[in-house]
Amino acid sequence: MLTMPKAAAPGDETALLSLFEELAVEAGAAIMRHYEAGVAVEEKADASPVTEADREAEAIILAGLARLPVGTPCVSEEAASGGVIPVCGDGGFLLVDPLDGTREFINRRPDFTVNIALVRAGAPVLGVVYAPAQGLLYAGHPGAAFEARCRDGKTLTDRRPIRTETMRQPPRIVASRSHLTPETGAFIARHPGAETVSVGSSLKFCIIARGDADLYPRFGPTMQWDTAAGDAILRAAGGRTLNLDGSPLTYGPKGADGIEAFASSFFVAEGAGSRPD
Ligand SMILES: Nc1ncnc2c1ncn2[C@@H]1O[C@H](COP(=O)(O)O)[C@@H](OP(=O)(O)O)[C@H]1O
Ligand SMILES: [Mg+2]
Repeated sequence: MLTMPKAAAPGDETALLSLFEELAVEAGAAIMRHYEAGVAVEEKADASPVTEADREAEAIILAGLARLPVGTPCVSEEAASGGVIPVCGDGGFLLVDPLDGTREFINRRPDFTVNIALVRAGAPVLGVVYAPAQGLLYAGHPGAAFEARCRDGKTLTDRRPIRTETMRQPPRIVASRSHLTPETGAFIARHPGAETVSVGSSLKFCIIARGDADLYPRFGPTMQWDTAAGDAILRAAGGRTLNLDGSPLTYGPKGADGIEAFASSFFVAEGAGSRPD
């Protein structure tokens, strides 16, 4: 059983981040039980896959976050898909994707993650991404990002700071494994000689954050809970995530009704250094 941090009010960033880490590890352990036992795949209304692992992981995270002394609105993938979306005012809100890279999980590839983020004033300021099948956790708060190992599914060890690298030429590009689009192919083609790696889930942000890649072009749909935690870690490590007009990607409900209010526009995430074009 994981112990809870002593205090975790939204203003207490260190305690909040350690709560995110503990809940992500606990959710990851539940996901791994399903990964090892095998799990039935169902289809959501939008035809995307969902499993008992998604639901159990989300229940663990939401129960933990509900113990926060001051209630902060929380938008999480499976609840939102079922129509449960809180009002997100000016005081910040949480974004949770209990199992990002569900297609990788189903196909028994280890690049799937648990994601918990805090958004303030439209920017992702705290984030934890945990890849339980890789035993790797990433965390970030303004000014510092970390990678830690989790070998036993319970305990975090070997915590080390991570930073983005200055953009290499040609750049190293990470792109979606399961959701590539012609526009992504065209972006890659504009960088002759670039080494391209296909990776599922929010790990793409973390690979840039730890300096092992330079660019993540996303010319295909995502939801804000897919990206907020990884984006927070990337920004904390010195990178940025930009809309195609060069402005920072922002978070929070946008214009539409229901779940579509949390759809993201296309973006390019990048490490430190100048943009190649
Ligand atoms: N047509 C679509 N509309 C909205 N989001 C989509 C989508 N196709 C894929 N995604 C999002 O892309 C995520 C996977 O990204 P990647 O391809 O980088 O692994 C999915 O997360 P889930 O696996 O949590 O459902 C899903 O939210
Ligand atoms: Mg997702």
